[in-house]
Amino acid sequence: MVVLANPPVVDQIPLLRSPGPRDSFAAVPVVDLSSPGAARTIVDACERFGFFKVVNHGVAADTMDRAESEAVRFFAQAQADKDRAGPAYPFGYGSKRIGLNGDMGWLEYLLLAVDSASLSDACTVPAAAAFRAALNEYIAAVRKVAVRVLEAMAEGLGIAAADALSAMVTEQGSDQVFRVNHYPPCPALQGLGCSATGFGEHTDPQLISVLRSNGTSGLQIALRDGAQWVSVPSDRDAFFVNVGDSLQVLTNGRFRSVKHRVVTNSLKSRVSFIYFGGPPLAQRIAPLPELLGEGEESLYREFTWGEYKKAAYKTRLGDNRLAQFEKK
Ligand SMILES: C=C1C[C@]23C[C@@]1(O)CC[C@H]2[C@@]12CC[C@H](O)[C@@](C)(C(=O)O1)[C@H]2[C@@H]3C(=O)O
Ligand SMILES: O=C(O)CCC(=O)C(=O)O
Ligand SMILES: [Fe+2]
Repeated sequence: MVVLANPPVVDQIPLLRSPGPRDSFAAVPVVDLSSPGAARTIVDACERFGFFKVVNHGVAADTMDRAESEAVRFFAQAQADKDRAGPAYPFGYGSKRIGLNGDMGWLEYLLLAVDSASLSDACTVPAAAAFRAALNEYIAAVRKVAVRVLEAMAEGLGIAAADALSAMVTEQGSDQVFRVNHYPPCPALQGLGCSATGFGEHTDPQLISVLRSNGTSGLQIALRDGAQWVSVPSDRDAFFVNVGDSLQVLTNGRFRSVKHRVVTNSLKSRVSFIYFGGPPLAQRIAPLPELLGEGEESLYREFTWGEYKKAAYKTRLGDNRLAQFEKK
């Protein structure tokens, strides 16, 4: 058997089978956020897939376009200039290395801290005023979408307090992160039947993640049994919402955090923005009492978001981070 080595440009980056037309997830649940039925559709999608698409969200196309074009301008800079905005940890510019434990992907990114509804002042990257202003406008808007979605989840779950979930990401000290990912095209793999891994498979640790990308495809999700990967058709006018590990625990497993990954395109670059809604470090992450049936016990040992985050940063991207908190 002949084993082919990775082409040198993608050395160290895991390769994936290129998605074919049959892998497309045409049935992605679509939530019309302006419709009275949104809460029910969201709960159904979270139970079935931990993933859905949001339309009629009210965010102006201009807000998204401005942030996107500023991001494109940032990533078009010379490598030395971008490197000056690094390192990525705790916050800043990073390239190819994801996290601190050896994961690699065909991307570059900005990892940014959010305080209340805008970039944290302590996060001095990006420095350009126009980029910061565009990101702040976008972050304020996407955070409102996250809050509306979390309120709809509470309503759909029959929780009396409308803000039972949303307050966790809006209260003082909430741990919100914003990420701008840029996946350059990878022409070296064109026609080889494989693609470079842009962002390896993982679940997001927070409550929810709200994603928007330019029109380049690449996002894939694992269907509930984890056996099948499907490509999510891109839609630059919509947001895509992932259930995160913390929301899985808050609902005692009723909602499942969705495993997802990004596969690079051989010809087009992908730019994505992801808002990660996390609670304050001291927030206890345990099933909401109203969601526990009579005699039903939590499937998880108790922990705070701070404890979970600390443990998560010791794991590799593809690890099952919740496993160590499951009751045996
Ligand atoms: C390998 C890792 C990268 C990550 C921290 C971790 O150790 C495990 C979780 C990863 C993740 C996935 C969702 C978000 O992109 C992220 C910012 C997060 O909160 O958890 C990343 C972390 C990262 O890139 O630092
Ligand atoms: O860039 C994307 O489209 C998704 C990336 C992702 O899943 C993440 O940053 O956690
Ligand atoms: Fe993710």
